[in-house]
Order: sequence, then structure tokens, then C-alpha cells
Amino acid sequence: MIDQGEGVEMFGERRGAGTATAERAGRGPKPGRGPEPGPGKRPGQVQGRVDAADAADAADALVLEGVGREYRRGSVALHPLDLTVPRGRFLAVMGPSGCGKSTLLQCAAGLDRPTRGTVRIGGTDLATLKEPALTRLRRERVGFVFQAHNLVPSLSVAENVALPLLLGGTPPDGRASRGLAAVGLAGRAEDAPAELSGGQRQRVAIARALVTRPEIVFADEPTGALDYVTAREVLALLREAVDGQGHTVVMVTHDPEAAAWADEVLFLMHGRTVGRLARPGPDEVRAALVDMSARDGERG
Ligand SMILES: Nc1ncnc2c1ncn2[C@@H]1O[C@H](COP(=O)(O)OP(=O)(O)OP(=O)(O)O)[C@@H](O)[C@H]1O
Repeated sequence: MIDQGEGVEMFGERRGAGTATAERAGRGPKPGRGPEPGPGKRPGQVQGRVDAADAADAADALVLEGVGREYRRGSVALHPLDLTVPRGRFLAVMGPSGCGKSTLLQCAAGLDRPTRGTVRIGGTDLATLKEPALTRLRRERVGFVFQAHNLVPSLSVAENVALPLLLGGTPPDGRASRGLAAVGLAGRAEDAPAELSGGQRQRVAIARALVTRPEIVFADEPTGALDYVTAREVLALLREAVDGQGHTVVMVTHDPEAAAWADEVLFLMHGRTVGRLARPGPDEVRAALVDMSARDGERG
């Protein structure tokens, strides 16, 4: 059974209608996660990054207020929802095909304009930005990891990682090399993407997504094309990006195993938030999905 929650704030800094069952039970972390935060720290909070915070850093990574998306009149892909993702958190978004996961991600990432509501990334209201500024925000303040890694085949691995910096006119200054080392590919910098395995390419895509130190990383089915072991490696990197480097990740996934790496799982159905779970294990995620479908079936 999962709790209902329309106004969704991770870990309930502003608790809405529902608080996750697992959270109430005070259950600890799952094995296989990254390191736990120390005493007095919020999950995923990294002290160094917080100490270095400037005024902009004080804002939540992502705030959605009443965000909805209608494609045609009467065809609502996303009913108005509220969602806050503080910095340094890892949120997974799940739900059956067509429930609005990609629509939510695209609106939140500034890839699509919602038909109502407000999206703020690091305090910036995306509706106030014209296309060039929005493009710049996506390039400099947002990281993307897709199922298809979207590496440029004619560029080397290192050049692919450096690309977001180069496009913004910023010299990489060793950041691409450090990013590649962080994903365990320091020795492959000069290779072409075609010379890497699928999992290695996805690791390059993660290094590229993090190279600008974005305020938020959106990952759409990042492990969808990977086998179990390789998927775990990729998820461990995303987890480490949050726990070790203070990044914020929002990941759409169909896979309960993948969702269980997140700090919180948000469940959508028919374009609405129908529940959330804090730090669930894969079996709890599976059970929640079954419960959701059963309740939906009862409603007919
Ligand atoms: N460009 C579009 N024009 C019209 N309807 C759309 C468009 N994109 C999505 N939709 C509709 O919006 C709803 C939500 O789609 P969305 O792609 O967000 O779902 P999803 O949960 O990501 O699905 P999946 O898991 O299959 O990728 C669906 O009913 C879909 O048909």
C-alpha cells in the first residue's frame, strides 16, 4: 500500500496528505546504496557543497507548482501537480506506460512548456526565459542522461564529455578528464564511442551530464538498454553523484530495482501523483505498482 500525496515534497519538509509508509516505520537504508549521511545531515547532503553555497544555491533544485500539460483540448497528459526536489536528492518517477512520466520530465527539464503552472530550476522560473536563455539553462544548469546515450560518434570520449563546456565557450580545464576518471574510464579518453560497450557509453553520458556541475540531472530510463550488472554500475554512479558530489537526480524508470536506488519514488497514474515511498526496496516498489494497478482496476 502506498500513501497518496498530491503536494509532493521530498522527505516531507512540507508534509502533504501522505507520508511514506516506509519512512513512518523508520526503516533504514537498503544494502547496495551509497554511504549514509552522517549525524545531523539530511540524506544526500554534502557538507562541502553546502558550505560553498551562495544565495542561488539556497534554492531547491527543482520546484513544480501546479504544473500540468494538455496536448489537445481535453487530452490531459499531466494533471496539475506540485513537486519539490531539494538539492542533493535522488528521486525516481515510476508508473505504467502512458501515465505521464516523460511529460513530467520534459516539462521539469525545460524541454517542453507546460500548459499550466510554474517550473523553477535553482530558483529560475523557466516561463520567464525566451528560447535562447532556456537553451543556455539546459546546457549549463541541467544534465541529461537518456536510454540512448546520444554520444557524438565522430568525437572522442573526452571530447564528448567536454562538449557541454565547449558549446558554452568554457575551456574544459581538466574537467572532462576528471569526469572520466570519476566514472572509471580515465584510460579511454581518446577512444571513439563505438569502441566502448553499452555500459561504458552510458558512463560517458553520465560524465558528460555532470561536467558542468548542473543544478539537476534528469535521467530517462538510463538503464533501459543495459543488463542487470551493468545497470547496477550505472545506478551506483548516479547514487555516488548524489551522495559523494551533492548532485540532484530525477530519474524516470520502469524498473523497481533501479527505483530502489533513489531516496524517494514518486508514482504516477493517468497523469496524477498517486503515491510516494521513501527509500523503498525493490520488493516494496513492486508491491506498490501491483497495488496501484489493483486499485485502478477496481475503479474500472
Ligand atoms: N506530443 C504528444 N502529443 C499528444 N499526446 C501526447 C504527446 N506526448 C505524449 N502524449 C500523451 O500523453 C500521455 C503521457 O505520455 P508520456 O509519454 O508522458 O507517458 P510515459 O509514462 O512516459 O509513457 P512510457 O512509459 O510509455 O514512455 C499519453 O497518453 C501520451 O499518448
